[in-house]
Amino acid sequence: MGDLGSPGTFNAGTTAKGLRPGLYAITDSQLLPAGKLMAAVEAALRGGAVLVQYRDKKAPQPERLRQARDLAALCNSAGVPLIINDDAELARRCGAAGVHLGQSDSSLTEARQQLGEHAIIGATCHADLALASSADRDGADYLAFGRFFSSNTKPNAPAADTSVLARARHFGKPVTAIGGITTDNGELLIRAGADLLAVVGGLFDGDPAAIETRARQFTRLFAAHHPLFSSSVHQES
Ligand SMILES: Cc1ncc(COP(=O)(O)OP(=O)(O)O)c(N)n1
Ligand SMILES: Cc1nc(C(=O)O)sc1CCOP(=O)(O)O
Ligand SMILES: [Mg+2]
Repeated sequence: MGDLGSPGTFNAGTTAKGLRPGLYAITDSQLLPAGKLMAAVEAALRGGAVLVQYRDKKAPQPERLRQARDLAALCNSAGVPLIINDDAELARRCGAAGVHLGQSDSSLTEARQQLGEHAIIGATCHADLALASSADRDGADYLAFGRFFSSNTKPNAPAADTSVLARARHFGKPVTAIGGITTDNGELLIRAGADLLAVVGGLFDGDPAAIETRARQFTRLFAAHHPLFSSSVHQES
């Protein structure tokens, strides 16, 4: 593994805004219809997810608000930040910890004004360090790179090479990997420099009874391969 202690490493466990290395669980309304959402996220949290994103492009606004509020309460009681995809106003209204913004979403500076200095704002950077540099300057709290593998969730996301992860470390902000990540290929990304593995299908697709186990497997990958990982989650099972 590269020297993750060199410039740029965020001080995991004690870093500002509660960001820690580990599994970043992202919901999907196709895989997790309304009635299944809370139980699925509870299972991911039991398995050690350190960050949760509510991502729903389909539900009408009142339902999105209801679900986001429920998730905010759940994540709050678990001590895990909830991030809302795309929508800073929804993040504000539901009491989430922050928002994730892509290149076609509203600006980071606008979101910062809406949510305040304590909010966690994440930015999609694809495989482009110039985008990362600009997001860094605009105050992003973590930088997301991908897609690393083929993805059923977002098949047309631009492809990324793992080398971008090590190069992104000099920003000194949590480096997030996304796109087709599974318990089988996650180790490669952690070793390449990822602090967070953002996962939809590799966590929530398939048997709902296995979500906690899959989350725990991701958590174990961090315990084994990320130098700054620390966890209060029990590792048995
Ligand atoms: C952690 C994380 N990384 C990247 C994305 C993708 O954001 P975006 O490019 O805006 O695409 P959509 O998710 O909105 O389809 C993300 N959501 N989370
Ligand atoms: C939402 C998203 N953004 C991507 C990017 O590359 O920016 S890839 C992606 C899909 C992530 O879902 P899965 O884990 O099922 O592949
Ligand atoms: Mg978006």
